[in-house]
Amino acid sequence: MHDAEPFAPAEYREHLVSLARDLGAGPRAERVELAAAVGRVLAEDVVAPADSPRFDNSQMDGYALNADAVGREDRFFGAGPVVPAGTDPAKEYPLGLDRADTVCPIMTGAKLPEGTCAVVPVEKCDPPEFAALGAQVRVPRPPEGQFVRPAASDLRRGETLVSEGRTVTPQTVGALASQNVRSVEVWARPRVLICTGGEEISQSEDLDQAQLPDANGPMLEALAGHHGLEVVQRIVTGDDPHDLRNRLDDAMTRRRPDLVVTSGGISHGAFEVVRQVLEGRPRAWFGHVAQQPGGPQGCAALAGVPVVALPGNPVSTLVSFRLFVAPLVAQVWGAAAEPTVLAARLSADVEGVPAKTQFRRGRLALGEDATVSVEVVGGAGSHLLAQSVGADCLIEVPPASHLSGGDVVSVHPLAPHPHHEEQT
Ligand SMILES: Nc1nc2c(c(=O)[nH]1)N[C@H]1C(S)=C(S)[C@@H](COP(=O)(O)OP(=O)(O)OC[C@H]3O[C@@H](n4cnc5c(N)ncnc54)[C@H](O)[C@@H]3O)O[C@H]1N2
Ligand code: MOO
Repeated sequence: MHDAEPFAPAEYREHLVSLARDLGAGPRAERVELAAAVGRVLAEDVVAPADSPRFDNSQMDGYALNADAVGREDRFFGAGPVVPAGTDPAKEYPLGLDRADTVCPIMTGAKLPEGTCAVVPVEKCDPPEFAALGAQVRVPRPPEGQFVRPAASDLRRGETLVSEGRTVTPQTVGALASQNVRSVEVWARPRVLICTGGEEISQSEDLDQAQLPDANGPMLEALAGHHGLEVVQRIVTGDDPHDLRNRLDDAMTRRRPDLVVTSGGISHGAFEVVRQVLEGRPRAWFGHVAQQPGGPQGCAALAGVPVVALPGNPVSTLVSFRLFVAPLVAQVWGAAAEPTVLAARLSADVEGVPAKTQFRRGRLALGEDATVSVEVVGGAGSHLLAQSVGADCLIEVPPASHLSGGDVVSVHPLAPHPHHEEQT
């Protein structure tokens, strides 16, 4: 197909998902050590093998009392043997707390003796530090259950600790480690081959007059890492289709990628190397998506693997990776969370363009009234990559719209975990 009716952005997203699925692409689980699991998406529900906490324990350094001691009028007690954290209280208290006139000095986190009804912090007692074995101590009356952390009050054995599809966060790692879980099944990262270039792109530090360094290759590698892909190789091509064809065929055989992402060489120039190599391949499509930037797009199958051919202007590459490749990775391979779309209020007026959805670079802020606002960052042009550096989202501006400050727009956060640095 050649320059057919343009796709709407959402339609093209679906088209790429269908292409990949038709070619047999899909999720694959792999087991990784817990330390390597952060940021990965779980391929299994992890069920708690034990109660959390594993046993009733003390929330304070203090004295444990049984129910009779809690209710007793006389608030003077003898101090029993100490229970440090990590020791079994049954050693010193084989019958549990069986006396109304004795309290058990216990440390934070220590397993409580059987029969504990409450804990009183040591500094509330007299003397306000731990008394020696057998010494007298005055312990005020606590409410029942005070400072007792019951077994399973966080999570019960057999309950789901974390579900398939959730991204492993640092606190997930901590919770899994606390359950002695050492490894987890996650969705494998699809292996991606990245191809950028054009004759004007040089890898040399010494550039000729009309040459440029490769911005898109390193940027795509960074985007890939951010959105759940594993980069297996990068190719920087010139304008010779024969050479690119050979290099792609070689990389497909040797590196066996699950996905190919290219940038540049797809529009109407005389040297559209990517388009020349891919046109005529199965499922090849080159045309337009009704958006700016990122209008020209292409896709195809190469050695049974989906190829997403992004436009070469650097901001077009950035925008189309975020809008098309990131959701593809999430939906087809499950290897990253589906990128979110948020609603935010524009901080100033924005004009759209006719017949195309425009994606402006933007920056989110949380106002004092708790509304999320977004301001446009940099110009609209697709070569303005340096002006995009301060952006953390894309602002969706509908075709032919005249938006005013305060209007609600859809925004597409750029990073999966947006962070907001202090503005200088
Ligand atoms: N006659 C037409 N010309 C163009 C059209 C059109 O519809 N008709 N569309 C324009 C739009 S919009 C875009 S976007 C680009 C897409 O073209 P390509 O994908 O073929 O990209 P290139 O021509 O290869 O490069 C475009 C631009 O980006 C620079 N570039 C490319 N690769 C890199 C890289 N790795 N690092 C840094 N910069 C890169 C390149 O030098 C060009 O300036 O087509 C328009 N033209
Ligand atoms: O679509 Mo192009 O990406 O406007 O520059």
